[in-house]
Amino acid sequence: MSERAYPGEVIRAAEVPLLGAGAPLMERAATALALYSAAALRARGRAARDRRVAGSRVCVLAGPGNNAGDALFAAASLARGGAQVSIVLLFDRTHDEGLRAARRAGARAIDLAAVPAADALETLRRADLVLDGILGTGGRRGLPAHITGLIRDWRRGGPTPGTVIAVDVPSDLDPADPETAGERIHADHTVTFGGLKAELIDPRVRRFTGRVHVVDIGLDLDAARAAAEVMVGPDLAADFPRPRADDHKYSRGVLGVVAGSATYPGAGVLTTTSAVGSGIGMVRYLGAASVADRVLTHHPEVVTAEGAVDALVMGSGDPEDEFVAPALEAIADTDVPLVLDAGSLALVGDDAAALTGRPVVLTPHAGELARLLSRLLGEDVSASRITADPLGWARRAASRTGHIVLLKGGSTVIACPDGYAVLPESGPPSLATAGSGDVLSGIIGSLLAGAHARATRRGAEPGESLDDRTIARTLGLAVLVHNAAGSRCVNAGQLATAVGDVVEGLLHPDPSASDSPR
Ligand SMILES: NC(=O)C1=CN([C@@H]2O[C@H](COP(=O)(O)OP(=O)(O)OC[C@H]3O[C@@H](n4cnc5c(N)ncnc54)[C@H](O)[C@@H]3O)[C@@H](O)[C@H]2O)[C@@H](O)CC1
Ligand SMILES: [K+]
Repeated sequence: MSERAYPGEVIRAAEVPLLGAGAPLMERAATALALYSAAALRARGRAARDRRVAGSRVCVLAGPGNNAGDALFAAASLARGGAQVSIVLLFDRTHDEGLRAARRAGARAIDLAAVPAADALETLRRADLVLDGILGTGGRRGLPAHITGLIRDWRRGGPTPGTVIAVDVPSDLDPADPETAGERIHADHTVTFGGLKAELIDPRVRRFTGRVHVVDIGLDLDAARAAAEVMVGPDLAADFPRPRADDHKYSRGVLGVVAGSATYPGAGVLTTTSAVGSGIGMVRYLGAASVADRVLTHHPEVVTAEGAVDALVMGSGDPEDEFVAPALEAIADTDVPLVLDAGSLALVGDDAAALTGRPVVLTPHAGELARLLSRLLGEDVSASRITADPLGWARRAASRTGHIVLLKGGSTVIACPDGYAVLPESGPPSLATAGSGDVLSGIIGSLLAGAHARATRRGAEPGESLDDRTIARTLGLAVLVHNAAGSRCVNAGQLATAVGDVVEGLLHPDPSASDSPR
């Protein structure tokens, strides 16, 4: 399920009162780390007899602080289970209690200052499992040269043969410095304690973290201080909005769509197809008459008359200005959310009155964001720079424009003007096809219209206000619907239809698939 990410200092601060009360936080962390380590060792063995902790070789890279403590206590447990544990002491000090526990359990320690570096290197190379306990949340950037040299030599020639687990965080994580990537820990797994650290969610650090596992050690974290939320497929079943028994079409939300043009009529069909498939009260198609005919052929339930809407989505397929302007005019005195895609991104920065006093969502891909930011910042921002750091640029764009930015790509990211981010898990690569973005904007529009209708018509129910975080989370759900539909199709026409199939499954789950007692 979704996981909130917190700045490291928020997690550290939450530990303080518990430590004061004597809570065994390190014991909990080390116990979980030992379990993940044992599972990683078992997963390595090809033959059944090899899938054991006993006899496997474990190497701990031990730093000077509590991060090493976690690693050493976990290693002690593995040693008690029969693993051959070696500890490479990288500093003139380490976590003494952890070191004593590991030694008592039979681990041997190698002091990097006292033995040739080649010995440490050999130990690393022969290990089935390496625990990176060099630095944790107390780490500053930049490791001493003797340590970066050891890591570089160990990694030279490609991926390391042993499984690497980073304890809490990969030590000295620095995504912004590709030059020194070869001198950094590249973990297969990161086992992080207390809460997901915000630095671990940046798409750029994936190659250093590997798969991230969050271990609950009983911290009481304040959700309001989260920096981001990572959303995964199962969130859909849990959080996709369902109609209530007293709902009617208006209370479920009305979406206005201005998409498609004489040049690109298909975008109008794709956007409305995914919009009606997303479980909404009504879709009003407000674009060109020639497109409207095609839309109605596919979806007789779409309304082409003007009228009130709960959200307006516009821009896919470059709709003509003669349809954009009146649609904006019609929402001028409302606070309904506005979604700007493709051609309508040109409205941003124009001081257009319709863009103030309401939530505005921008849905560019990297090329579109590059054009937008180059224009707004007055510097040349290339699409490749954006692709290299999607979260950083989405945050920058949100802060600069004051709008919520959903940056589409292999790792779609959503950023709010205050920096809060939502990161839905990546979808299938088959989503990279013409018209895919049009389908996404229909889903987004639908879900936002529903959210606005609920917020305004049901009064101030808890969690129903349409603040930036709620909108960002709604966008995250839209991306998850898009992902789920993407895994059933090979082109955007199928994709748009598959949205309806996915949502049908959410609204009318197969009772025979339920495991509830009958
Ligand atoms: N506080 C707690 O009770 C808990 C802490 N835990 C673990 O403890 C970690 C934090 O422990 P610490 O605060 O001791 O921090 P670290 O283990 O990151 O180590 C901090 C020490 O490393 C030195 N140092 C930092 N950056 C350096 C650098 N670039 N080069 C050389 N030396 C450097 C610092 O001077 C300090 O002595 C967490 O990441 C987690 O692994 C967990 O056991 C959970 C509970
Ligand atoms: K670490």
